[in-house]
Amino acid sequence: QFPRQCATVDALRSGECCPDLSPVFGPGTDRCGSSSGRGQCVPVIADSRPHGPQYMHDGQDDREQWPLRFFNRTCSCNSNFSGYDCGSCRPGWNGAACNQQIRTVRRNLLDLSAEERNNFVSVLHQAKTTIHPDIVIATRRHEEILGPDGTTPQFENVSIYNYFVWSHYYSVRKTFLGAGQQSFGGVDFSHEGPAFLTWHRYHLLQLERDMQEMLQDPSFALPYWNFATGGNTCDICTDDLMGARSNFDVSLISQNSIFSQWRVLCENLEDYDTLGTICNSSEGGPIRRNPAGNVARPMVQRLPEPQDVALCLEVGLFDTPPFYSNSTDSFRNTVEGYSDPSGKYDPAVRSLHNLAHLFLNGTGGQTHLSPNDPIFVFLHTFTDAVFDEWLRRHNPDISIYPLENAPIGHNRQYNMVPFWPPVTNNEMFVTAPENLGYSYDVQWPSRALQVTEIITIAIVTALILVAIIFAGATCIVHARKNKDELHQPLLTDQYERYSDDYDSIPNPSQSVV
Ligand SMILES: O=C(O)c1cc2cc(O)c(O)cc2[nH]1
Repeated sequence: QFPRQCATVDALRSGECCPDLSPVFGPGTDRCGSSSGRGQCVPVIADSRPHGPQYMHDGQDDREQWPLRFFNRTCSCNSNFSGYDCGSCRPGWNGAACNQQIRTVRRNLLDLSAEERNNFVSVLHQAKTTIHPDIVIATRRHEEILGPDGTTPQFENVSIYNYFVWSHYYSVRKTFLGAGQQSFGGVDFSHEGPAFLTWHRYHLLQLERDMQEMLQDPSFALPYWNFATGGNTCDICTDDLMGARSNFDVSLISQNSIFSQWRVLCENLEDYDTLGTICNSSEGGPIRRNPAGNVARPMVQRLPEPQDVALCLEVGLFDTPPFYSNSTDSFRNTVEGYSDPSGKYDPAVRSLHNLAHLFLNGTGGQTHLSPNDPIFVFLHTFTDAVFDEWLRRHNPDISIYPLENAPIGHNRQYNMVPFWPPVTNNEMFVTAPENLGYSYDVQWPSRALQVTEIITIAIVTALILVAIIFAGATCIVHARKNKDELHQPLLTDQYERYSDDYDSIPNPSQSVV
């Protein structure tokens, strides 16, 4: 959420978060790396266009007009420099001067070799256990952020992976309306609206970047899970990847997997909603996962079909009014999984991304907890791959993304909550290889024909065959007729010739004088 340097009474009171990149000449001398031309401290821009009608508690949530409740000045970085102090590079750029272009490749988890799988699992575990070097999380709402005495900022350290978990929780948490009042749950800054795809894209980029820095390896890339197998098993739930099922409890992970030791963040929903507190970095119970095991909902016992991906890629409009979870003919609502795969909204449907979450049936199926299960990362890289393929195929203009009246958090120019420095949805609505420095190594299924299309093709083929047969028959009749007509003059000629000849034969009955 915020850089450690800004979690101070002074920074919070001044509203300015512009850390020194290298304070060699004393504090405040190199804010945003200004001495080396990397950036400068500027006012935060938070778009104020109206959001949709789903949220009616304006003024009561710290996430409105993000991040103005906390800070109104931030670093703005020049050229390819980036980050909270302009000390890093924009995605896709590398090197001391951020002038070397790089392109990483996100691969199918199942294509990793045994050694790559092993490495990857240990790197994830390293992220789960390494304190984030730069970022701390708020554990109280802004109203209480300076603590009971007004001088104790309520922030905590968090591990790199747990920051990923916490950011998702913070974006979906209910709005606290006061002690004794029901918190408002009809708000979600990262789901059920156009920002679903842009928000989750940035969320993954940030984790990938944090892991690259942890490893000092700019080529590190997150793999993906192609969940559209149509099966009823989780093919990545093996001990060399995300962990097999425990033999002792169907909803736990096998002890042969390191993930059986992971503990979950943000479990105490009851406290957050009734006391108005915020999830902190304390961990609770183990990850629960029981793929295909939801006996009460047979619909979520199978994963999406490959055809579902092919179909959703054909939905032409990015999003449609009301830009919510009941939008129809919307690519976003289809890949998110509230519409059937061809785009038609149906309140009973759960498809694609939503279906993959619900199939996991446990920690990974609850929005406030889901990133605690590492499968979340790979489920979302695949969803992002579908988004990128859609952008490549349809090449949409940015004007297709709503500027206003989308649910709160989802307008095009809104800053995504709770990221810092501020980043808008707009900035993630671009093709990844050209603009963000990564691509996917993936084969897309081609679409099978639908019944109506098969019937149309059969009718057209039958008509063509009838036409060919008719034309053939007509030709034969004509040919016969022509043949007959050709024979006729020959006979006449001959007849005439013979008649001439006959005429020339002297008639014996005529007397020759
Ligand atoms: O019920 C759903 O459709 C559903 C559950 C769930 C969990 C999750 O973490 C998501 O990100 C989305 C989601 N949808």
